[in-house]
Amino acid sequence: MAQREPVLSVKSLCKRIGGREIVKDIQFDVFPGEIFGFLGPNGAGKTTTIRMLVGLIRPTGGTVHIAGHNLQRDFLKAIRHVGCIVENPEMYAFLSGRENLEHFARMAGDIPPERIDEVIRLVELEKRIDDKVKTYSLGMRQRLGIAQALLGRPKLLILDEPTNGLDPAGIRELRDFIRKLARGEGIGVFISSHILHEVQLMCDRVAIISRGRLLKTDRVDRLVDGDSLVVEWTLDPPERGAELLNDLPYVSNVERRENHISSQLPEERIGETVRMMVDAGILVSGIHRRRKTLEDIFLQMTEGDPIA
Ligand SMILES: Nc1ncnc2c1ncn2[C@@H]1O[C@H](COP(=O)(O)OP(=O)(O)OP(=O)(O)O)[C@@H](O)[C@H]1O
Repeated sequence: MAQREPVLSVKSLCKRIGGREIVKDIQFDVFPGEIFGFLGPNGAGKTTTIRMLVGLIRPTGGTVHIAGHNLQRDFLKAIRHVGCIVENPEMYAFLSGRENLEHFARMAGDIPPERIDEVIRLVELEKRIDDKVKTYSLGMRQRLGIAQALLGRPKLLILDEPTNGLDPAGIRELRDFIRKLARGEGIGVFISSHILHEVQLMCDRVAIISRGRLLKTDRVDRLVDGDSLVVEWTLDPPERGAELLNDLPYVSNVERRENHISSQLPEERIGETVRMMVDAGILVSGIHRRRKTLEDIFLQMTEGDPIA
């Protein structure tokens, strides 16, 4: 994937508003066919970044290239490759899905009629497309919004919090569908979200931002499949157990929770750690081990900043 030309390339992006740096030196690339998650706690600068990506506000520094075109210099050439849903898609509830798409195609100007049928197929709304939008579920409205965004054959799809308000079944449907869209059509998908579990399941790579700065960009599988596991201990006395864990150089993120102590350590060192506890007279009455989740990594990096 990395050899291909990025469909979105962001370099040293900055935004200063009223003397305050809201976005500081952010960079990342999104490649065709990949789903890229943009994660950050409340007020991290996600919306400001997205607004710059779609040309709604001007950066105070840095560049945005879309499909090779400089967004600031060649706005129209760049923006024609973007489909986006930045807020909830506005649809006419009293019209059918098809009538809505026909309306948006007319407004866009150069959309051939057969493209409307294509996007309906892509978002799998064939069966309901002639029903009025007011009878659609929220998930179907989202898909219709995406169909609209796809009318102009974008190379890049930008979705701001796409799972907002959807129920678990709707979220799963949207996830499967976005994956198909990226894989099948080779579209690069940029998704901002605060639902970490969703991002972990949906995205190939993520950028984590906090206070306007990029903390990390990496593949989701690489982030969550590191050597360490999260181990939750039930120990007696818990204070001494936590102290012992804190003293071990290979153990990190030791935290007292209500009735257990959470920590991260390499799988192969769990056995010797248990032995040390026992030797130190600490009763080990429970060990629960699990893989790290994106949420563990995110909270670690953003030091518990509130999630948006
Ligand atoms: N026009 C503006 N003038 C002053 N401050 C602004 C402006 N726009 C955004 N900010 C500030 O910049 C910071 C980042 O805002 P932004 O909306 O980009 O964050 P976010 O990551 O999208 O958060 P959320 O998920 O809560 O929307 C916030 O502290 C916000 O108050």
